[in-house]
Amino acid sequence: MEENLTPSYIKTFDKDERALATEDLSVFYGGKVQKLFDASLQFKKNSITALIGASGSGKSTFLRSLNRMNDKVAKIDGKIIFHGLDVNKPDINVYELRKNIGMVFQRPNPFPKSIRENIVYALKANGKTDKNELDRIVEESLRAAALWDEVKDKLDKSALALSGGQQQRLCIARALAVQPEILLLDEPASALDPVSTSKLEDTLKQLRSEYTMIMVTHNMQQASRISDHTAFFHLGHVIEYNSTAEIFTNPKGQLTEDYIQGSFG
Ligand SMILES: Nc1ncnc2c1ncn2[C@@H]1O[C@H](COP(=O)(O)OP(=O)(O)OP(=O)(O)O)[C@@H](O)[C@H]1O
Repeated sequence: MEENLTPSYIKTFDKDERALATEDLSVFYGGKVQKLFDASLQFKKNSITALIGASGSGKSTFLRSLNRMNDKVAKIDGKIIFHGLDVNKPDINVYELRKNIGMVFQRPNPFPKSIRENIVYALKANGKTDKNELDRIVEESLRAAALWDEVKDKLDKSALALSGGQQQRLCIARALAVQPEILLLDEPASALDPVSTSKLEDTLKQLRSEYTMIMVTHNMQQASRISDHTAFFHLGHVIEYNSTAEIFTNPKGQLTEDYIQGSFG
């Protein structure tokens, strides 16, 4: 089958509406094998954007490049514009960048430490030692991640004793503790049961008022339930990017339509 990989529609936003944007982002694993082709996407502030597409279509490759997680395994060409700066430049401090653009992974990965320590670890490493301030951040982060009520009486117990869903919300709280502007989420609910997934989705919806989120998901229902915008990836190309309602009810490209209707992937 001859495939038309030309984008069918790519939504744009005014400069002051954008939290982050890529321009012609391309990723070459091992320096040579190209797996992402000229992705130019603008992400709207205080919104959830879902990245969808079949397995191997480049969603994680794109997501991980946004906060320079692919630096060691790939060559990344193109621009990543954050606050008017190209943060894909070599002289950017990636540790500072990751404070602003946090990441939550597919499998919950709390440190084998107490719930409290999971949250204050990075803050202490950054020189914050005031106990009252740390306590305040622990509470605020856990409240924002909708976990406070479930753990407030056992903050010094091991994080590993929490359920998978609670661990994932703890990972979100941990990411929020350093006050990022953007959260990248790589299939954050794929290891969770339906009840935990639903709680996690509620949490993400609540966080939208303060954060911009970009989320890889395989779950079409999840994308349509919680995201404002959706980008469809195919063979390393962004084929279509639009409001989630348009993508799901009125896709402009045939490939998008086929994918949404479940013909492949
Ligand atoms: N570290 C790596 N080194 C080499 N190739 C890689 C690496 N990571 C991903 N790839 C390749 O890049 C392509 C895109 O993979 P990627 O994980 O981005 O896809 P995806 O759309 O996120 O898939 P999935 O939904 O299965 O996670 C695949 O061919 C994959 O094998």
